[in-house]
Amino acid sequence: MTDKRPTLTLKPKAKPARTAASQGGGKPRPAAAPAQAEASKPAQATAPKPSYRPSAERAAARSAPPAPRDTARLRPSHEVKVAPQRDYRPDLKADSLALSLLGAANAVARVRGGSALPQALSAVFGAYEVTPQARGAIQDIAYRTMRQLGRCETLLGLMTSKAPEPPMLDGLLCAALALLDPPQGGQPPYEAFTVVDQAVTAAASHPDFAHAKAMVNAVLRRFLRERETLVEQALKQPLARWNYPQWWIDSTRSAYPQDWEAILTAGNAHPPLTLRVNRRRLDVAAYLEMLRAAGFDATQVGPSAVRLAQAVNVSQIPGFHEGLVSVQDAGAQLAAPLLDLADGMRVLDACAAPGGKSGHILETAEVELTSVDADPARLARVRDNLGRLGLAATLLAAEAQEGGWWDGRAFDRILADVPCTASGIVRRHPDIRWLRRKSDTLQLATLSSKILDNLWQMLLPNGKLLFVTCSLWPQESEAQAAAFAARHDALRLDAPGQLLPASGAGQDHDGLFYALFQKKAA
Ligand SMILES: C[S@@+](CC[C@H](N)C(=O)[O-])C[C@H]1O[C@@H](n2cnc3c(N)ncnc32)[C@H](O)[C@@H]1O
Repeated sequence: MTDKRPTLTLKPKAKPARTAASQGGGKPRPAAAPAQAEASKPAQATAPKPSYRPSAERAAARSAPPAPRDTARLRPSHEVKVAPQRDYRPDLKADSLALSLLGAANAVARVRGGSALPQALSAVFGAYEVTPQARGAIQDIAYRTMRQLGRCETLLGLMTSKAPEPPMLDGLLCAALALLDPPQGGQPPYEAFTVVDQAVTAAASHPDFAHAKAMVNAVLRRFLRERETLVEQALKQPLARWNYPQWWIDSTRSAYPQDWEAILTAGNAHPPLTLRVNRRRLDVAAYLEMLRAAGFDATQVGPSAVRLAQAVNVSQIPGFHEGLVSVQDAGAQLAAPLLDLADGMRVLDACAAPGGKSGHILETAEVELTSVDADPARLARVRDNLGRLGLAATLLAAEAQEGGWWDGRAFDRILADVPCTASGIVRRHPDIRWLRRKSDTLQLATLSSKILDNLWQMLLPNGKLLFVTCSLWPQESEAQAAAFAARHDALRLDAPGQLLPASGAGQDHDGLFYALFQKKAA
């Protein structure tokens, strides 16, 4: 989505088209429920973190006296670049849609700068010091925008001659368009003219783009007037049609010539909130009863998996804080059973954070578990998650492709849930498609083959290694598994292989890959 548009002016009108949407107005509808489940599992990519100035420093900068005129004279004005005030907290009402739009615009701009959306949102929440309700609204708008970014950018491209600058202004327009133009069949969460009015208020409140408030008004009103023509034109471009970068569409199509459209569509759906029942503490029937008593509608979708009919904040899930359940996709719940665990085994979870599968392993049998992850901050989440479940493992912050951390005692079972492009879990992490580059696939496949080779020497004869990715690309999954089996003369046992993402009454899970290997007896 590199934009090469030269200067920012409004393009001349397309053929005007009157639409029902242009007749809207009136009071705002309530904000959609926050996308809590979406934020519960962060992206695997460790994206570059944005840098901020501490708020005290920002305050000092705001109250600093203006630079003496002489200083300005020393440099021609075109060399003086004003640093964008991304963390500027405008004087907007805490519960206003304008503040939520601005927060979402900020998060979208950070993602475009390389940050993963959960981190971008944390930064925005910290900078704006928003209420929990506003957090929910910002998060909801930001996730909606990520799912429709290709379409919104294409529409903007049709209405302006250059990508709006600074990036937050572009983010604001995309966020507003995402609210005005929900996916097919979707109900707009706010009245159209409220969105326009609040987007203009948001623009006017920010020193970096207050000058563009008339442009924001003009673009959004034009969209409402000419929606039909603009959308029809936009949808001719695959970026707008599918909301993925072209390379992603091409890769999916070449790997799955029959299913690529269904796969791309599944990646744009809202993920369900699926729970794993801690069967050490209670069985699924008892938990379903507990949910019913608390007024929740839910269905069993796997041996330990329960899907809630409505997503809610984790703090509202009955038994969550007490460790009766964890949030985990139904497909991810296949790992622990495939490991064929028994009490007393030594087990390694080599890429463990945030600890979903570590928790499931410990719920399944009395094993001695070592959980390794390269990212110490993410490893802390394993400790927290196991703590909530009342379970414990040895936690090591280390690189799984290296051996320095290993005490030399071989393992009965190894889980290698390796870092990958995460192309199978885009419905939970709609930012991933915009953050990834095509070359990441090869780089990550190279790293995971090093990890697998290193772990194999740590496995006992007859021991089993389960290789897992949440990728859809064969280079990271089946091709990798086949090459590994050949390199090590490993037995390949029964496992699901590539699970394509599915959503529906019967099956509803992310896209994951499973290959199970056994080491031959010595
Ligand atoms: C797919 S996630 C693991 C999810 C986890 N198994 C679960 O179920 O919650 C991959 C993890 O690998 C970690 N990672 C990335 N590179 C690594 C490396 N070289 N060695 C060990 N862990 C690594 C990432 O920090 C990330 O937490």
